[in-house]
Amino acid sequence: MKSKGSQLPTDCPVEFPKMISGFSEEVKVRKQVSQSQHLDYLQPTSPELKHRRQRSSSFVNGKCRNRDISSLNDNKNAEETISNSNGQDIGIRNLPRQRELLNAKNGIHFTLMVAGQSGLGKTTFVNSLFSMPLISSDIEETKPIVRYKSVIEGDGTHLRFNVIDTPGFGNSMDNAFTWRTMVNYIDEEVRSYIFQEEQPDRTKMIDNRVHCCLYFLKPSKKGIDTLDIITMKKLATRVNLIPVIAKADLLTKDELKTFKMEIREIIRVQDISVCNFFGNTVLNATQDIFQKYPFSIISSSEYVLNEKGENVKGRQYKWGTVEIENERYCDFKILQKTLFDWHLVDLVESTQEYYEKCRSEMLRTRLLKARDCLTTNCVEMTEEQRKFLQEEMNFEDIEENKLKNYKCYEIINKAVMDKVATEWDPEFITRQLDAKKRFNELSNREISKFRDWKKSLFMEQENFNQEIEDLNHQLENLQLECQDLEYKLLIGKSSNNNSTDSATLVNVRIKR
Ligand SMILES: Nc1nc2c(ncn2[C@@H]2O[C@H](COP(=O)(O)OP(=O)(O)OP(=O)(O)O)[C@@H](O)[C@H]2O)c(=O)[nH]1
Repeated sequence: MKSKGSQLPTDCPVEFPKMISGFSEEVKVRKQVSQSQHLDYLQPTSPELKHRRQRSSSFVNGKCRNRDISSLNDNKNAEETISNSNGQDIGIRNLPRQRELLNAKNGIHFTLMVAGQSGLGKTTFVNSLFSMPLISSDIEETKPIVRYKSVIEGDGTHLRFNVIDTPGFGNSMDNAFTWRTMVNYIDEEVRSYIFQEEQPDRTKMIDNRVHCCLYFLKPSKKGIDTLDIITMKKLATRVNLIPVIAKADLLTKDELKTFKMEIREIIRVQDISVCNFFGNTVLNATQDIFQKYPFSIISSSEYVLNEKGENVKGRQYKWGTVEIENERYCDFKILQKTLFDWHLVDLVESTQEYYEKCRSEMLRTRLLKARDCLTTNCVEMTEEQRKFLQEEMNFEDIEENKLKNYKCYEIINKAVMDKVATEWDPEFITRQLDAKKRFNELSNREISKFRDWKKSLFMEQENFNQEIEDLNHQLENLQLECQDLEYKLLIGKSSNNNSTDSATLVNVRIKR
């Protein structure tokens, strides 16, 4: 899948280097007047749920927004709120409505990541959401992460909707660290936002923080793959994770029921948190997510004729049709409502709380890094900066430093933190450990080879020495034999000549 690879408008005052290569961005700013069939909300049951759902719905429900605006603009209504002359009612009860109006005016920014193994229908699902193709499926995509931007308008209010697609996930031969691409993307966007906030002009900040991740699970009767469990575990700590069963039409009703229970059990045992950021405060209002997950979905961007002869979004089979928005077949409609009607604000606001935690953690890390680099010299700094860190900063109680901390943040900037993130990257660490292990194995092998070689050399040398000694012996024996022969020869000559040369005999004897 499927991107033209066009770049996001770089209207941010500062260009931040991307730490992870291989991201591609597809910008499709589109306008869609939201269709009424998306906005006919289910009636909420509990009052709290009702209130939250109203809050969310005001961002996408144009009708609701218009009614509120007219009431706010109506001076009569405004007067009514302060009509109580003894000062008991000063109109505070209108604050939630004012807040709603403000949100409706500014719109809302929502980023959804669709993750899961390749071919499970992520693209089709996103394109089914709004009755319009947000993701083009005809362009071949080789990047592991693609971002699509769109603006969805409904009666004046608008939703800036980003989709992060992860095409080809799980297709590699070695999937040990495939999850890292998604996790790094999420972390990088949070980090980028923290550093953008430190810029003087914050009006043009680009916010691509991910608010929610739909994790697509293979419809199967054999539980969940290890790759999915590991990836969900990693994602759940960084983003509101919602597991979904993809292509639910491939399972029978009973199989689907059993599979859902199995997934819930695996998720419980593996301690994977669904919508982790919701916390206790919104739990009551978001019970539907916790009761319903994993949502079973069937996706299709095609229209078919149903039993009643109506034109509906669905899939056509030889045996009949499946309406994807019919709750008899799957949870597509409920998931759509959960995301856009009921919990849009919860998803966005809970991510903001997580962001604040990340931000304070990051600032703390930068201060500690500044302290460490005084001893390790791992960061380049001027003499003046070094002197400042040594003399002015109190690293024992960082709160004491107050605004002086900003000087540290200046030294430990984004480039330094990107490097730190790379060094802390689990794949980097594992590969580093692997490389060290392989190096040790190789050097051990070479050392033992060298030892064997030395030993065999010594043995050879001993053999040679022995051979030399043997040859010396042989030589000596031969010499003796030669002398014997010479002696015998002389004796033989003297007996033949009868004239023994006594002097020669004496000489020979002396030689022996
Ligand atoms: N039976 C069935 N098929 C589906 C469903 N959703 C999508 N498909 C089909 O599955 C195939 C793959 O769909 P995609 O949407 O491209 O899958 P993807 O997850 O985006 O795939 P990658 O981009 O490779 O990650 C297409 O032929 C779709 O028509 C579904 O709910 N049921």
